[in-house]
Amino acid sequence: MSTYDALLLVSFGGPEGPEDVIPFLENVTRGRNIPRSRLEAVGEHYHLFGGVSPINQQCRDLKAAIEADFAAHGVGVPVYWGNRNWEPYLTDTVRQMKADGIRRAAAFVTSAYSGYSCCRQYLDDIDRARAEVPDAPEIDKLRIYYNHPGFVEPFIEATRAALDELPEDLRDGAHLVFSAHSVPLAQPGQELYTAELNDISALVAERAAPGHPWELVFQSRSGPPSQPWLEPDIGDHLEKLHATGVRAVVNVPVGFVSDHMEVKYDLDVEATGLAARLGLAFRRAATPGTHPRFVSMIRELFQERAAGAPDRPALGALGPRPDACRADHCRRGTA
Ligand SMILES: CC1=C(CCC(=O)O)c2cc3nc(cc4[nH]c(cc5[nH]c(cc1n2)c(C)c5CCC(=O)O)c(CCC(=O)O)c4C)C(CCC(=O)O)=C3C
Ligand SMILES: [Fe+2]
Repeated sequence: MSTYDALLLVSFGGPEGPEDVIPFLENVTRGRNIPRSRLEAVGEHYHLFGGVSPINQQCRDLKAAIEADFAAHGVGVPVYWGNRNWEPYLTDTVRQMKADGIRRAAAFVTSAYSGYSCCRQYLDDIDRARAEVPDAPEIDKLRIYYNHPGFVEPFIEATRAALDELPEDLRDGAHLVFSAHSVPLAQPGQELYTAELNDISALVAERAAPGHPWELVFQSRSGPPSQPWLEPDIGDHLEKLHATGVRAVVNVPVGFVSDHMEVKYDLDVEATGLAARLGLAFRRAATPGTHPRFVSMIRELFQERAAGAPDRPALGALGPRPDACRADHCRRGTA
């Protein structure tokens, strides 16, 4: 039945020791207009954690969980893993797949949304890796899954759990602050990325905490100040909430698939520290990570695509994304 003989997990990559930090940051920012001062600051975030990004171990754990889930459900294909910015590099993985006789693979990317950073850039990575390997296997990227029940449900559960951790007398008045990585306003697909983020935020708010006010904010901005990026920034927003008398916040990082550095530093160190200084009760909800529902979603997406299944589960208002990204949403821009 299956038209695919492998699943390929594609991710961002991260440093695994202090000596990797600068080469990794150079890989990430090559050809991009990121100020040197920002790079040095971000390098310090990694050094706080011994120069080790959590993202690689999270990918190893996810790969192991997918393998176990595939085995338990009789899906007899191997799972490979390759990154954009660090070892195992995607090109090396594609070379290994070719050597192993893989002809056609489905790719699952650790980013759930549309737009250039989340989708097109990974498609370009796959194209580039394939171009470097003679007679490379075909690789189809699985559809955007930000609104798949397997991505949304773990966030609903995590939001409820975080709300329950707030002091009881503050819980009723708590705001939900959804957060995602900022991108330049000029980035292709930015409008769809924002629409998808609003869609899932409304859905999670309604299911997890009906009646609580919620807002979508952005984090981890990095370009020069002259360049407009998506706003508001989470820090400015927390200050504004505090100034208007809000006393408790649950932060839901819907823009991310696992608790990598953008979550561990920008939220658990920076935003959490700011909230403490303001005297704002603050809890951060967990990301899907290796949640069993998230892992089973990956199998469902793989099987759906292999079978060309017409039933494509999706929650929210926007409907399931097509298998092939529409060029006008995710194409590389010149701006
Ligand atoms: C939308 C988006 C996601 C979510 C989708 C997805 O998950 O892919 C994401 C994820 C991630 N971003 C990450 C790390 C970095 N991103 C940077 C820079 C940038 N990110 C951008 C956007 C995004 N990034 C953009 C527009 C830039 C500017 C430069 C450029 O246009 O490329 C920089 C350079 C320094 C800085 O400026 O911060 C670093 C180190 C890590 C790894 C974390 C770890 O190590 O655990 C992850 C998962
Ligand atoms: Fe990033």
